[in-house]
Amino acid sequence: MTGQADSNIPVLTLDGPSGSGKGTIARAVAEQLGWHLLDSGALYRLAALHACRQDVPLDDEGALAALARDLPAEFRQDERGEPHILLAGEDVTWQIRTEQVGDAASRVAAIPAVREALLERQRAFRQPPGLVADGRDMGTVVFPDAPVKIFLTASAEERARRRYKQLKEQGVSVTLASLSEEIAERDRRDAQRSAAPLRPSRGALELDTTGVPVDEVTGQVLARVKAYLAGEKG
Ligand SMILES: Nc1ncnc2c1ncn2[C@@H]1O[C@H](COP(=O)(O)OP(=O)(O)OP(=O)(O)O)[C@@H](O)[C@H]1O
Ligand SMILES: Nc1ccn([C@H]2C[C@H](O)[C@@H](COP(=O)(O)O)O2)c(=O)n1
Repeated sequence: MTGQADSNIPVLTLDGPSGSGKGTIARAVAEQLGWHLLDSGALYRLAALHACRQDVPLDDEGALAALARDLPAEFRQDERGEPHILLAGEDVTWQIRTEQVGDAASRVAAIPAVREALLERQRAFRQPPGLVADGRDMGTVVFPDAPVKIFLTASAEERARRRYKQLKEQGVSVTLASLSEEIAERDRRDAQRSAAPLRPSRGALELDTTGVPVDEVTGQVLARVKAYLAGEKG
């Protein structure tokens, strides 16, 4: 696949901090548009889980980069359209969603050689008819030429409450206070690292989703993409 061919395929980038709703909105928008979906955080989570399982220390940069380069990851959909994430053939769709794996992923993601090792794998998701890419550096580093870029935010309190509710529904026992601290720590690490720190890309539309229902956020994002597509046709 050449860079030139890639640039003709539209990409919507959705970046933002943890719990801002990127994954939820990315899935809904990709489904409505019939576009591909890149959950880039899942790649960092898979790298972290793989490292833990292989007893690779989270500060061994060379070993982590090698592991990321050869990550045995697969993204599949079952017959009902449900996404499944596999690591070395094992379905780890749920295992990678724990707060522990999220924290390890954030540490692994701060290593420049790991980010470099995952770059082309992420760009290969850019396939016709289009791609919705969710992460922290989709607009700044991975797809800087994306025609539609959104940066989702929500207040720290609301993001912690959303995650608390989500974990409670899954039967995971946590306190709102510990969760708020973990999220704040992860935000700090993701935003302050030197490699591809979390920040809005130039030209990104910033949407504060605090108190805004999912359907409304989805509608606002879809409207932005449709306006772009209409402009392309006209
Ligand atoms: N606008 C919204 N209003 C209320 N709840 C929301 C909204 N958007 C997302 N949520 C809920 O918040 C939780 C976190 O959302 P989601 O996983 O999409 O966030 P995220 O930004 O992808 O987080 P992470 O980067 O940690 O994966 C989910 O339970 C989701 O249903
Ligand atoms: N493009 C990305 C995606 C994710 N990360 C890091 C930062 C997060 O703390 C961690 C897990 O991501 P999530 O699944 O919560 O979106 O991975 C990143 O640095 N760059």
